Amino acid sequence: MRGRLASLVHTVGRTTWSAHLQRFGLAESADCVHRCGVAGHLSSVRALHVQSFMSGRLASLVHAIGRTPRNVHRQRLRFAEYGPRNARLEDSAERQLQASAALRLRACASAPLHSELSRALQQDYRTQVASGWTRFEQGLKGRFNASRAHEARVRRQNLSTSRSTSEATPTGRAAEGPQHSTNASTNGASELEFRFKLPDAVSIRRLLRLAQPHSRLLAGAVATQVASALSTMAFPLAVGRMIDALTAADGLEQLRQVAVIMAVVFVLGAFAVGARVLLLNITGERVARALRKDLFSAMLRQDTSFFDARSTGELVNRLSADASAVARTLTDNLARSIRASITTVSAIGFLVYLSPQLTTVSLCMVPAFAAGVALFGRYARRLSRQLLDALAAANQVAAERIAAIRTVRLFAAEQLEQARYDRRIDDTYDIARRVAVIEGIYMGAGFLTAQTSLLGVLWYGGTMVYHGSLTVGALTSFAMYAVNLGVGVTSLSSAIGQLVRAQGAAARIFEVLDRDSCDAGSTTTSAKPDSDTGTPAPERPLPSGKVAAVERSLSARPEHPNDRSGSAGCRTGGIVLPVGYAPPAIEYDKVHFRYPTRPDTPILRGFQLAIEPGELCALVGGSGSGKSTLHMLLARLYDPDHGTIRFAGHDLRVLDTAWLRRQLGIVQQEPVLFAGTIAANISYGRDAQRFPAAPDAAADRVSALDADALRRAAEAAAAHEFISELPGGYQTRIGERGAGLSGGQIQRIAIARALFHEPTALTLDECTSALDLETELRVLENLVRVIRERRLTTLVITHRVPIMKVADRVVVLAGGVCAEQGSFATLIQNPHGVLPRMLLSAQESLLAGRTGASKASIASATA
Ligand SMILES: Nc1ncnc2c1ncn2[C@@H]1O[C@H](COP(=O)(O)OP(=O)(O)OP(=O)(O)O)[C@@H](O)[C@H]1O
Repeated sequence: MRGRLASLVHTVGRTTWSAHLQRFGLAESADCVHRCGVAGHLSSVRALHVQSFMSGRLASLVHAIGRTPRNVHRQRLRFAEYGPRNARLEDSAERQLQASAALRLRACASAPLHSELSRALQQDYRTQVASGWTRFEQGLKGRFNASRAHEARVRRQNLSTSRSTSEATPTGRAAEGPQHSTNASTNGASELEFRFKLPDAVSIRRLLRLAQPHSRLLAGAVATQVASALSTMAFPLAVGRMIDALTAADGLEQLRQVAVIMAVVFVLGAFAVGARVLLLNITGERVARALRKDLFSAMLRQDTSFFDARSTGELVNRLSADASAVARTLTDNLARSIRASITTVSAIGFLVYLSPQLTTVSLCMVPAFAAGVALFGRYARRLSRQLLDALAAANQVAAERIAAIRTVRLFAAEQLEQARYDRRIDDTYDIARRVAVIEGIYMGAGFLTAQTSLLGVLWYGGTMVYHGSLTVGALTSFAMYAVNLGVGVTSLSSAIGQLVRAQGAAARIFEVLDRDSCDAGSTTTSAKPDSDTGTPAPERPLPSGKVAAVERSLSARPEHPNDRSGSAGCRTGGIVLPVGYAPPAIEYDKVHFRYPTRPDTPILRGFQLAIEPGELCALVGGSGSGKSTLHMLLARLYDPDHGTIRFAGHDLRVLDTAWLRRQLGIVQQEPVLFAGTIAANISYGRDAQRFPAAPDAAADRVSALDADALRRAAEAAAAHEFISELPGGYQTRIGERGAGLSGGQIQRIAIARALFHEPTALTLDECTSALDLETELRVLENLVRVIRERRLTTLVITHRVPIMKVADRVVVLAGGVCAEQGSFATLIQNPHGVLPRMLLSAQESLLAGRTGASKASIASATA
């Protein structure tokens, strides 16, 4: 079985497969999997069926997601666990497949499974067919308890499924979620189907809904469009009348009357055209603005793992190109469609009015043309999606390389990067060329259809004129309306083509908009601050009843809370402690953690640590041991898989996350500064609370208000001196990511930024690694003074002996657990301890002159 799974993974060539399989425990379950039949439906839904395979330990079925036609060539198969994991499945499907797909699971009751488990499955399966999915899951849970660990996982999954089912139903998201249906075939082989409506099936109605808030403007634009189209459509009739007037007795009078009427119609038409253009442009810009704001807001709300899995370039592309494409569709294309529809319908009306017989002849080409439109629509939509993907990939390369231009130059990699970008752009061009070819064929075919139809009109109409059943004027009008009809149909089909193409862009936007926001920090219940006075918003504690309910719900957490199947990160509101609460204790209680993007690599395996209020704790450990991860977990950038982290005695998950983050003075390992003044950078975050409506102007106002606080924070971080020496002092502007400052200066500003907010706890992640020893000692001295004075509970991640020495306690992290802890003096004296070994090996590296010896280890060894 392992071999088969391995070959499956190999075939698909996707790490996700192995990740799913690993998570599912398949690789380890030598005794359990009996048969895995994989059959691709390569024609329509491309669903991959995993037919009836079982596991005593798995306690669930495995299913596979179908490939969609558009993704067949990429072999984008997905393999996911059955039922309870459908939220994750849906997520990966949304992100990866991005197309309409049907997902099927076939658990054949007749499959020759020889174990007790197979009978259990069949029984349960029948139960499911008879009484619904939920009971089936419960039945599975009850029966497959061979492995305790797995049973626990299944129970959580089931709870999360039932919860998400009950919670999600009223929302639009849920409407697009997996829908379960059961079919029982008469031959006893029951079949269960999941259907997924994936975001690329963005309906035209949903697109139009984006314009709903601007419906008055749009209605005005539509009205003026109708007026301008009608004014144009009056022209052929007038021409026919004028020609026939030439042979009438009162011909000159008729000619004059028609000319005057047409002049008035044209003037009105001109006004209508001007108003239409104005209204459409404004509507388009408003739609784009709203879309971008919503999209950016949705991005900011996403959980951290969302950004782990996506590139900046790709996301920025959605904000710019995709949003523009959708907005253009809703305005330009909509207007064109309306105009073309009016032209087409009224042209047909006039044609019928002039000669029903001739109309029949001229319309006989329409069915062929309609078929062409349908074919083109399908193909264009697929290509459009590919084009956008290719462009996003090219943008990603460009954005990343430009941001890291110094690194590119230092490695003399300009040519390499140029080649890389060229390749991406060439890919884009290849797809664009296919679009051009197909559009060319389409437009050419349209032209041929229109011209042939016109020729038929002239030939048949000429015959009618010859026999006296039609006047010359009527034939002229007819021919002009036939041309209008051709133009209308071509324009309509082209507008439809654009519309379906924009569906591709819309799918990428809705993917983010529809995705559950999972960052708890975005869901604070704090009231909005007063943007005029700058008074911070009062924070509202959560009612105790709600807290209890939240805490109860936490016991039913899913296996991996950072996935969308989890709900811990999505909870709204939370506890806010009253101002002036006692220094907080921080506690890690049996914390297990794996990154969502690497679910098979455990980082923490039951880490336990209690930091007393006001205690200074130094966290030490080898590179990659998970120190920064602990720091991120405390700030709830991720949630633990198992175990609890408490702040001031409260589980982080019941605290308001935005409030929690404001209590923590956080300095990251590689702090990021923004382009702007130093003052704005130090006071970053506070601006947002006080002046959310005008963040740029706010920076100056805040810095003027808090000049003292700025200075105090900078002094504590030993940054005041160098800031004062800069030409603009605190108002000196720095570039993106702190360009214009040294690494050590950036670190000191980051420390000042953490202290400026007067936190009650500090988490510092190697915050002095870029400083020389003298400056480091000065920063350390200041920091320790502040920590002691303010009784800040502090977790400082470090490799530096001076910091370990002043810390109340040193904690050594190894193998995902707390390997040892105690004062530096105690730990260093233990000849078998981990800490002395670590320091010794750092010293040996230094003495051996190993290239890997870091500045940190040098410092440690020499101190
Ligand atoms: N976003 C992420 N996705 C997946 N894996 C990650 C992610 N961030 C870190 N890791 C992995 O988690 C492990 C722990 O990383 P972490 O940054 O916590 O280590 P660390 O102890 O702080 O190391 P260092 O001292 O080198 O900074 C590493 O193996 C790393 O590769």
